[in-house]
Amino acid sequence: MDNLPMIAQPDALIAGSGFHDDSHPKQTLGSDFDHAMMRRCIELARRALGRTSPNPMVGAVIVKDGEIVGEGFHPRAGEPHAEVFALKAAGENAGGATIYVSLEPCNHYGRTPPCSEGLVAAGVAKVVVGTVDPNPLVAGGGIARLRAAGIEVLVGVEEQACKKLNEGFIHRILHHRPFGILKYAMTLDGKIATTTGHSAWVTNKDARSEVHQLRAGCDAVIVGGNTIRQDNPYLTSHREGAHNPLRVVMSRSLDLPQNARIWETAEAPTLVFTEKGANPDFQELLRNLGVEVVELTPLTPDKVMAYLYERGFCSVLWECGGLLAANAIAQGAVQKVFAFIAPKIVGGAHAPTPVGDLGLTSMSEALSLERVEIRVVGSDCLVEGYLPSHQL
Ligand SMILES: Nc1nc(O)c(N)c(N[C@@H]2O[C@H](COP(=O)(O)O)[C@@H](O)[C@H]2O)n1
Ligand SMILES: [Zn+2]
Repeated sequence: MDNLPMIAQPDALIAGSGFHDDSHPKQTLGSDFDHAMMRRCIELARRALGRTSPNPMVGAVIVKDGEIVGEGFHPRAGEPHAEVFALKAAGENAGGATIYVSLEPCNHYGRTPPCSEGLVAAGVAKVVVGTVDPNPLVAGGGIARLRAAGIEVLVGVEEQACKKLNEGFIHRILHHRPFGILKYAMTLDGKIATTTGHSAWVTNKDARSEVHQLRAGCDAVIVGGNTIRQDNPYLTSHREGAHNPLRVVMSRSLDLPQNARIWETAEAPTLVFTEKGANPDFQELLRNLGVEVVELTPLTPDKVMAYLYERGFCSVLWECGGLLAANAIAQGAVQKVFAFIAPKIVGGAHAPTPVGDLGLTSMSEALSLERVEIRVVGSDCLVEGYLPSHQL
């Protein structure tokens, strides 16, 4: 757990950083080469996908006379930052070079010393930054320190892509909760299962592979008891060498099958949230299997998100049924939606739908997703977008 003070808005500190500032059209910053190098930083950063929380994913590239002389990425919290690895790889070549880094260099002593000082000491001539670090311990201070040392600093190259890379980290810092993603797969007539609850499979294998990738990038995946009873899922990322999220089950009654796949914890850990005093025998059985059991009363999505924030989590994937999804949305625990739509029709007035009652009566109250992207995945369609209250 980290204890970070409330954030001051970085755009108030860094004029022209573009952070949360949509009031004027942004100019394209930097050359094509600068953009290519920043995209390389993002590629490097993603090598640590799912493994850096509570820290961000960061990549760095050092260029001298048009050639890459050093690269690095941040592997996990407690280990050196991306800039340190890149400086080490560049050695003497760092003097007079340009360093590209997807997040503003830090300027504080945390688990590691300030990268700003390391860059000054190495004698770099220019620093190209993807986006400002919203962490109040940094928040423009790294950039100011570099400029004060006479280093040229360019801020905002591939800014949107750099922010998207760390939308979990940014949300965590700004809102003191993990970033919530609701993922569901439904038929063309809006059902997530048949009337009997059968749901394997709504989508094609390409879409399922996309979900596995999504899990690999999240710190936790949350389901309710019904999903365990009906689908008996693994909830792993099913990829050799990839990160597996913590598998979280929310169950008030703890009326769950003893032989569910999720209690097998050799591949990935499992945490069950329940209410005080629920089914003590089953709690003991789970603990004996190596499953963590935590009592939270009343058991709500927000309490779970607050708990996971304290554990240092940046991003959480809701893969639950409609009732829990509606509660999570109502309590502000969802910022982004991944909806897979399969060209199938199952019918059934009582077949389950992805989101339960939100208490809306007029279409004008509908939650209209923003920054929507639509893709074809195999034979299915993926709609990705942000709930209206979310800003990047
Ligand atoms: N620019 C940059 N590069 C990295 O590789 C990073 N991990 C960060 N992280 C920032 O520093 C904070 C963590 O510091 P410690 O690892 O504890 O020393 C993190 O909250 C980010 O603000 N930045
Ligand atoms: Zn640093």
